[in-house]
Amino acid sequence: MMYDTFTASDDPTSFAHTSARERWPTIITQGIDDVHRSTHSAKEDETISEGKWILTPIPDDGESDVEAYNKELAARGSPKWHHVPWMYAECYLYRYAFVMHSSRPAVLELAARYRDIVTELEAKHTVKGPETQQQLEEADKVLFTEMSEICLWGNATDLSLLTNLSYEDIQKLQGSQARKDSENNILVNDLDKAFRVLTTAQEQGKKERRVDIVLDNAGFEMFIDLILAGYLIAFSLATTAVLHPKSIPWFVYDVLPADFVALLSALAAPDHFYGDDKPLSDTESSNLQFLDFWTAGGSYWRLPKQEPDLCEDLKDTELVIFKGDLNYRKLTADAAWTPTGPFVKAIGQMGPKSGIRVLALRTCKADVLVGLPEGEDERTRKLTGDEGEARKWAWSGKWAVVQFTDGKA
Ligand SMILES: O=P(O)(O)OC[C@H]1O[C@](O)(CO)[C@@H](O)[C@@H]1O
Repeated sequence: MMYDTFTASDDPTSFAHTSARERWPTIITQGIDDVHRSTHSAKEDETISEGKWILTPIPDDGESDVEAYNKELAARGSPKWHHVPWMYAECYLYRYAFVMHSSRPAVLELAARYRDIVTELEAKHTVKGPETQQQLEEADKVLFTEMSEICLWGNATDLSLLTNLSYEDIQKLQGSQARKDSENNILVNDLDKAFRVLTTAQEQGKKERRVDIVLDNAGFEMFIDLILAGYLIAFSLATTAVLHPKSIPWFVYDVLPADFVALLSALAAPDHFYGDDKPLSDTESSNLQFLDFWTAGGSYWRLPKQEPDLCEDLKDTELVIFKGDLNYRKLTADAAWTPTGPFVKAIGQMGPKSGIRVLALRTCKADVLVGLPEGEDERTRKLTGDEGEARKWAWSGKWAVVQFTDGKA
């Protein structure tokens, strides 16, 4: 298949293997359990048998992407789970789960707990300090870094990795002290480069300056993503933010368009996101675009061929921010790259001369990794006691990479 990297889940040292053997059955079983408990009418045997799917064609649920999935599956020749690329198998899993209307955990309520982040943002507006232009720029950069890092670590707590999460757990993982402590865990940090392209466009007096965010999870993370979008507009680093949610439930609890409505009604005063003059409902400064491309079975290397309109559209934007682990896997084609290999190469069609600027905000929760400084993998292995072949430290969401490529340069 186009740009397959042939990383399947049959390597016992990979997280792909652990996922296929241990995590997927748990996720599916929990999904079945949810369906069973919520419908009551389902017969247990029938429900359990649904959990034993192998890769069979996805039933036609009237959606436009079924044909592409099934065509690709047919071309792979009725494969077993361990014999297809991990990425395809996992995308297929969630797409199939959508047919079954598996229930997703309702995590939106978490968002309401994080108003203090908005308060923090408002406080920054009033902080006295910078006197010279240079100090002002430095202060702006610090704020941009802080906002982006909050956004990055918002992705660390993955409900597909951690179950029974309490508010206290999340505070510990995502609170501001935790974020400061975690700065050393960002192994590559290109935020200054991303800041530079945004301020350059601003200095050039460009009227339309768009930033796109390819979203990841709902709940806390989406709340933080909206704050980032609002901050970029409020501080004139962008004039428009385009947000890309998924069109089907995906990787447990990725953002769906309906999540926005639910989140906004969960907040007492949604205008606080953007300040009174830039309300969230201002569709001129922020809007949603959802496309099947984000939930297709392949990598983003397929973008120019598979979704040429989207590809062209992304060239019109100053910066495309990709949130989270799966987006990173898709950017890098989920290949077994050398960890010190260049990010610009690993993102293939979105790399040099693509016309697209990519910023990946990724907490590491899978095998693929690129762009590490020489010796960093070894150092982190030592630090975390990873003695075996597997790079287990990169599976936990405790380490991160922030990587940028300027495809317009
Ligand atoms: O929500 P995120 O950050 O994209 O995480 C999804 C990732 O979680 C996993 O399901 C487990 O780490 C990966 O297979 C997948 O890439």
